[in-house]
Amino acid sequence: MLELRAVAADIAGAPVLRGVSMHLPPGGLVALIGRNGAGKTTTLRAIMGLLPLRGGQVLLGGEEVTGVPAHHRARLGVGYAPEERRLFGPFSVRQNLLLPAEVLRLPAAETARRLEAVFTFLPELATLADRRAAGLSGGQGKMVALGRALIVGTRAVLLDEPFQGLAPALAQRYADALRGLHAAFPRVALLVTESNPQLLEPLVDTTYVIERGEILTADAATAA
Ligand SMILES: Nc1ncnc2c1ncn2[C@@H]1O[C@H](COP(=O)(O)OP(=O)(O)OP(=O)(O)O)[C@@H](O)[C@H]1O
Repeated sequence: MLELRAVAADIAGAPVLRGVSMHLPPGGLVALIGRNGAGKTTTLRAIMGLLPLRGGQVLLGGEEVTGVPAHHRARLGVGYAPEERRLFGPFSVRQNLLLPAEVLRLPAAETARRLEAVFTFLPELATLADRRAAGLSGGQGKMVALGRALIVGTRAVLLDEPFQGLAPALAQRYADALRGLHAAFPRVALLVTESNPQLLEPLVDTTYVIERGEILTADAATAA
């Protein structure tokens, strides 16, 4: 579904990604583990087309999208929840969820169908739908960011350190949601970054470890 081939990228003239290759199968749950500064966020930004590559390719569904500008990648069905959630405080939870659908000008019926699927998967969002985003707790905000990524991410969803700062009970709820994602959205490939491997190991099919912009290991737990 999503593939990176020897992706290389620089930031401010310094190499940050040095030949990153990864593969996310449809419906797969893949972890990208690495310390702070290892290159996890940059890898996700490279997939979203948010920084220029020095080399390598990004493929979606077997087609190269390396040259596709960022604002068109979401249209290809890739949802992204950055580490800092970027919700619009004065807007309601529903408006925040619908924002990417509006930007992409999805047909109203399709938008309603996707919103319903997200509410079924994350019922707490239906309960919070009319609340202003500014009044949410950190954990609730993370759930909204996950739901928003799922509205556009019909093929792949990228979550950047979603467990960061979550209290244990909320982290457990979030992990349960990720565990149930495959049943609710069977075709969606999920890529989750994390600095603590223990949080994700029980959930994922494949774990990639990144260090200084290089993939050290790709350990497939159950997948071939
Ligand atoms: N705007 C920037 N200017 C200069 N260097 C940057 C910039 N953004 C990232 N870097 C460097 O790129 C490297 C990778 O950063 P990245 O944010 O991808 O790491 P990360 O694994 O996501 O870490 P974290 O968990 O801290 O977000 C780091 O060494 C960082 O210092």
